[in-house]
Amino acid sequence: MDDPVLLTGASGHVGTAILDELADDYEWRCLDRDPPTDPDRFPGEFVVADVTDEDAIRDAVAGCGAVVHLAGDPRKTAPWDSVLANNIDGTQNVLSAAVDAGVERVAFASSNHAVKHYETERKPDLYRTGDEFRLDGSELPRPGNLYGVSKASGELLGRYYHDEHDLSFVAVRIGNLTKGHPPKDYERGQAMWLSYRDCAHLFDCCLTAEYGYEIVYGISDNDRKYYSLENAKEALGYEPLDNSADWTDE
Ligand SMILES: NC(=O)C1=CN([C@@H]2O[C@H](COP(=O)(O)OP(=O)(O)OC[C@H]3O[C@@H](n4cnc5c(N)ncnc54)[C@H](O)[C@@H]3O)[C@@H](O)[C@H]2O)C=CC1
Ligand SMILES: O=C1O[C@H](COP(=O)(O)O)[C@@H](O)[C@H](O)[C@H]1O
Repeated sequence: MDDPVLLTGASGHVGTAILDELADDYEWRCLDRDPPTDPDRFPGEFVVADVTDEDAIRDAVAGCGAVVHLAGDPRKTAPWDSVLANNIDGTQNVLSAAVDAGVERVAFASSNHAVKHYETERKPDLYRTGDEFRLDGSELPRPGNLYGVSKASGELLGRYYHDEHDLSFVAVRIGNLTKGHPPKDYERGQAMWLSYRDCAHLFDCCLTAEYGYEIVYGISDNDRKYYSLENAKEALGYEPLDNSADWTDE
């Protein structure tokens, strides 16, 4: 990818994981609605803008070859007015501007909460090693909250912009990103742990692989898991290095 890559939500946890590993690998254009408190941490230009601001996003995306779209309200308790504006309107605005600017591909931060209700009738067994149940990305969403609804909506917006405008789009249903080690005393979190370096590698794959429309799961290669990594491996070449079992007693 020779053209600049727009990274929305660059100041957050996922943005940090990506930039920690890939700062020098792309010409980044970082964007967040809040000015950075530590500007030296960011490579390239930093754009202060809200993803719901149509004009600002059109300017920000101009000349970019790809977008990694992370910006949004990440709270599983987020109220409808916030996810409607930040997550749904914001994502539509980013995708529309990307298509108009001729951007080739968008990687979108979706969430485990888009499919949370598959767990309802299977927990806690599915969090445990030996349980064979897997979600693989081909299943319909079953959101666990309005935040999950907004993430499923982002996946659907990507489907539309891919089918109608030929935009390459990948939705990464991110599990539980935590730095250093998986969460303790939280089986679900261990089953869907995503380490910082695997997160960066996965988004690197999203920026280099050839694909049309994909939904993949973003977790490390945990012994405990109920998300299949097959599509991330096959469609993107994802090769995770970490496993929550290396940190926990099962
Ligand atoms: N951290 C995790 O384990 C997971 C994260 N995700 C998704 O990944 C994305 C990033 O999550 P985190 O980095 O953890 O969240 P975060 O809250 O640390 O970062 C989000 C960033 O987006 C910015 N932002 C929020 N609304 C904005 C708007 N309207 N315009 C411009 N910037 C805006 C915030 O200022 C913040 O810097 C989110 O979309 C979240 O839903 C999904 C699943 C798990
Ligand atoms: O989508 C998200 O999921 C993670 C993990 O969810 P949790 O139910 O295990 O807390 C969450 O930490 C993050 O804030 C959210 O954006």
